[in-house]
Amino acid sequence: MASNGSNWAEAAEYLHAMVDRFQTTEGTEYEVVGKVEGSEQPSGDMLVLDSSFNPPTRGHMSMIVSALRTPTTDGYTPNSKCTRYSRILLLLAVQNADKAPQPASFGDRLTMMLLFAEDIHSAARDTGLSILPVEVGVIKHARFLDKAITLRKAYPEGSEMVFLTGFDTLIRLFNPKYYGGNLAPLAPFFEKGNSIQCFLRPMEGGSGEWKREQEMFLEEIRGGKRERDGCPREWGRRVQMMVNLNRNANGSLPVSSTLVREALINEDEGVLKNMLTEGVRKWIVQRGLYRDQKPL
Ligand SMILES: Nc1ncnc2c1ncn2[C@@H]1O[C@H](COP(=O)(O)OP(=O)(O)OP(=O)(O)O)[C@@H](O)[C@H]1O
Ligand SMILES: NC(=O)c1ccc[n+]([C@@H]2O[C@H](COP(=O)(O)O)[C@@H](O)[C@H]2O)c1
Repeated sequence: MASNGSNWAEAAEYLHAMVDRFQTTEGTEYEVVGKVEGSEQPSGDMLVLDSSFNPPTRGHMSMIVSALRTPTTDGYTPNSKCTRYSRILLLLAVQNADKAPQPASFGDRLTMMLLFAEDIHSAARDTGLSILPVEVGVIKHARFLDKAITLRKAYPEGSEMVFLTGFDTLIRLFNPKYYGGNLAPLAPFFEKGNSIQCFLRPMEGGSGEWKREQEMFLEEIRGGKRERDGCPREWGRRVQMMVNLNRNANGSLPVSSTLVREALINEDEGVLKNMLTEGVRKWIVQRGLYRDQKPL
């Protein structure tokens, strides 16, 4: 992939046209639009970060690094030579379950995702983790259920797909309104080798007990309290609660794409350095992204 500014600008144009074509091509639900090569692993699971990448932040980065460093359920701790995962997928949903399309173009967002992939490699180098291949893909589906079914067709059987989410997204995954009022249609997601690693995250309007409250959500599923909504307790075993390793005193980075967009409007350079990885930050500055937007 291109390494200087003008080449990246060309890449953004190209990616923009590619997404336009993808969105209007019937029958194609998922496409890989770029890849940053890494050391190929013969086999392993796939780590999927699904996001609107608007823009990618250090919050997203710390989710990936935390997941790569987390011991597996059998107690095996990944090290620099070996990991549970064979690849990372950064997945841009061109259709969101709730939000209307946001300011930065898909071309700019995909370029930021490729730069972010390179930033993942830098972080892995700094922390002694494996340099895994990072793919950048686009998908037409908004729900995890449909994303997982589509991705399953594109990637080999036998490996698990681990979706990274924040708590705000976990509660939406388990909201019956997305499935016609009952969670039963979500069964293929949990029965087909997919799982969730959910990161605790302070939420607006939450109490001081937010960490405990978020952990309780999963405990209720595991205790069978959501079975009346069509959610068997066994699904709770496919969800793991995570804490960002790179955390502040609150237990989670107070980082979100919304806060980054606000900091850009306010030209708050210090905040931006804390919330953005280097490659992404430079691209945003070079393109003047988000500066003229009204706060969302
Ligand atoms: N700092 C964070 N801690 C925990 N989870 C996070 C964090 N940042 C993002 N996520 C999670 O990563 C996934 C993709 O992020 P998303 O694109 O929605 O970012 P966001 O910062 O929530 O965006 P926005 O502010 O535009 O709503 C979501 O499941 C979200 O909950
Ligand atoms: N039921 C679901 O599977 C469900 C519900 C809400 C959001 N999502 C997805 O989660 C991802 C993150 O969502 P936000 O960007 O709205 O935080 C998006 O791709 C969104 O479409 C999935």
